[in-house]
Amino acid sequence: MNLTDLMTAIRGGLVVSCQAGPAHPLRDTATIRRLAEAAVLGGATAVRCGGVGGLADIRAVADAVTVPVVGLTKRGDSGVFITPTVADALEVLAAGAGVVATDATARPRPDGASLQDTVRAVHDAGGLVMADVSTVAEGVAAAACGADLIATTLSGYTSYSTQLTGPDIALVRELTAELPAVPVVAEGRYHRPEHVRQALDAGAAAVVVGTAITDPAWITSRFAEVTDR
Ligand SMILES: CC(=O)N[C@H](C=O)[C@@H](O)[C@H](O)[C@H](O)COP(=O)(O)O
Repeated sequence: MNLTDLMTAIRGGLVVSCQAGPAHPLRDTATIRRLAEAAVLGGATAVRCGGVGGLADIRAVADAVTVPVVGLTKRGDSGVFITPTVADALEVLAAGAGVVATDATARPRPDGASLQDTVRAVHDAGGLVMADVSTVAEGVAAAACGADLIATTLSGYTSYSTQLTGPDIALVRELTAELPAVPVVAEGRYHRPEHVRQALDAGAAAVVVGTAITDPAWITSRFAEVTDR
């Protein structure tokens, strides 16, 4: 997939992250595939998937939808855990994703490769890279390494980044100002349609929403918390 085609498909649109954690009742590849199909029916311009469901989820979703697929694997939940190695990135592509999401912080990667090595390997294999960052400096560095898109995914998930309960729209604004030529994707804690609109108005090329669309346990808890029980 090339960046022009990807941006034609997703610019200004919603990307739905279809993932479920290891102990979640929806942690089942066939269920994730149906979630992705439902998201596309509702207007998702792309699907982000994989995570703990790994390559099986990516394969199932890529077979089921015609929109672009952003794939990732997860190894653990601390340090560099989103598609951390070059081998992981190439497996994500081989599973059917056109875009590989990978941790693009400056922290050491488990295979000792640099982000630049990882980007080059994905490009050589015909894929694109979505760089998951937590700060402006990481986004600028990732763009310099050749990442195709910069996503705010890790804001609040590194010890040194801004810790917010809601989305980090300021980071979207700062990244788009620093990197006018690189698509910036807003991601992380977008829980309301107004947040999505605010991110697009702040310059985001697209917005990823996960939990608020695909986790009925989380959605239920939002209703339950205003009840008397
Ligand atoms: C930090 C991390 O591991 N983020 C993951 C990245 O793929 C997913 O667990 C998130 O659900 C995704 O980023 C979408 O965010 P939210 O579910 O908040 O809309």
